[in-house]
Amino acid sequence: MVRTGIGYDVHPFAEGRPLVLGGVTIPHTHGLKGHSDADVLCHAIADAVLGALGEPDIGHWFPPSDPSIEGICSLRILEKCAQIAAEKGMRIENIDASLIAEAPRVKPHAAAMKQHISAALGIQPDQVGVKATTNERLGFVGRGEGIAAMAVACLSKI
Ligand SMILES: Nc1ccn([C@@H]2O[C@H](COP(=O)(O)O)[C@@H](O)[C@H]2O)c(=O)n1
Ligand SMILES: C[C@@]1(CO)OP(=O)(O)OP(=O)(O)OC[C@H]1O
Repeated sequence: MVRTGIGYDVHPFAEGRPLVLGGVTIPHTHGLKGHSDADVLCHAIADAVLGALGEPDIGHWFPPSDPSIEGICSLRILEKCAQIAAEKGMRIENIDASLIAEAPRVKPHAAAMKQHISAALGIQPDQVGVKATTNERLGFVGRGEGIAAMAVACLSKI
């Protein structure tokens, strides 16, 4: 049995925050705003995995109202998703994800992101796709107001 899931997330830029994408801290003028580390890429991947499992979304497992997870590293969220998958007898076959951002350039950091994401999910780096595109200066992403991410996950029965 093979199951697929889809995830999407957006976070606005904010001053004075580190920019964390796929578990990698990237030098940039702004970071992303959030109750967690605001790692928009990990959040989209988490929802894709949870969706494939038929589980409630990230906010169910990590409520924005929970003060104990303020600033949580989103790689820990991916670890939890992998744990839920294993408990349900499901194996993560592959993840594919895209970041939509005018800046910064993602490509130089994609390999490191794949390393961090795959380690958190308990899979190999070549089972994770991390891609990026600009929004051709259109809309909120195009105006540099934030970053969006989308992801799909494919899981199979062990
Ligand atoms: N934040 C980004 C956006 C894009 N890239 C890389 O540039 C290529 C071209 O992007 P277009 O939006 O002009 O199609 C894209 O394929 C990525 O390799 C990037 O690294 N970071
Ligand atoms: C993990 C959480 C926890 O507050 O992170 P946030 O930084 O609030 O990010 P968002 O993608 O808006 O929602 C997911 C939340 O559950």
